[in-house]
Amino acid sequence: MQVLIKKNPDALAKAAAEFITKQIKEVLKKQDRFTIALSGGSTPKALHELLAKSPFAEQIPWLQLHVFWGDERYVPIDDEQSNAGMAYDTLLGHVFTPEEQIHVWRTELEPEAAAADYDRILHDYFGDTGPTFDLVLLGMGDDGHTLSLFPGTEVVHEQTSWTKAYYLKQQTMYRLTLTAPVVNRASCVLFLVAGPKKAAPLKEVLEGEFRPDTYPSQVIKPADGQLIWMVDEKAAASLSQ
Ligand SMILES: O=C(O)[C@H](O)[C@@H](O)[C@H](O)[C@H](O)COP(=O)(O)O
Repeated sequence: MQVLIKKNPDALAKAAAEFITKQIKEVLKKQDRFTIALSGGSTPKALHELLAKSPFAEQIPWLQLHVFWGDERYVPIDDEQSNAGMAYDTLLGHVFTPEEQIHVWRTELEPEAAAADYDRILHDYFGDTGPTFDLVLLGMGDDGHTLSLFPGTEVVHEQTSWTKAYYLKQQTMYRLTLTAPVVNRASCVLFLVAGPKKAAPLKEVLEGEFRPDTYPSQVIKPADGQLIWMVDEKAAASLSQ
């Protein structure tokens, strides 16, 4: 695992854009498609906006990208809380990735059916042995959640299903999510974490005891892939290194 500390959220977004661009180019030397899972939240917005413009936009072979989402809120895509909606507004609406290579969670279905639909999409795309994303982008909430794996929820421990839908009481909303075993098969997982509210949970996640019911982000540990935490100085403030 690597922890990379950047001065502020702008520097974090720039470093992430540089890393992702390089990773895409490297991987595409060996294969003809690059699979990425995006996240939601506020931190990736600045990253998306950078990727959509010069000097990054012209370096990325958008036609070879296959886009997925690690999790989704159960709202229509035009709702301001939609992770896919945010990604279209800030990135996908501005680049040339073909629509059929962009795999959104279908929130027009019932929650369970939307999770089953995404499971089918993953089986069709990756085959039955399981998804192997080239890159999974993740964020961490102030409460230590990642994906839609929230503290105290059973889905944190899910080992069998690739996708789950469940009602998250504290947000009075259904959430749709990939499970940890799927993400842990990725070649690279990049967490982007910024701001002072992340300092305490980040310390616990990275340096505390293993308590996934309290800090679900701890269950993300790629088996063979790279794990990188890119964090800004405010989020890193309590780390001991
Ligand atoms: O849909 C979501 O809520 C996310 O995918 C989630 O896991 C997010 O990454 C964190 O909540 C961090 O969000 P911020 O970047 O806004 O802190």
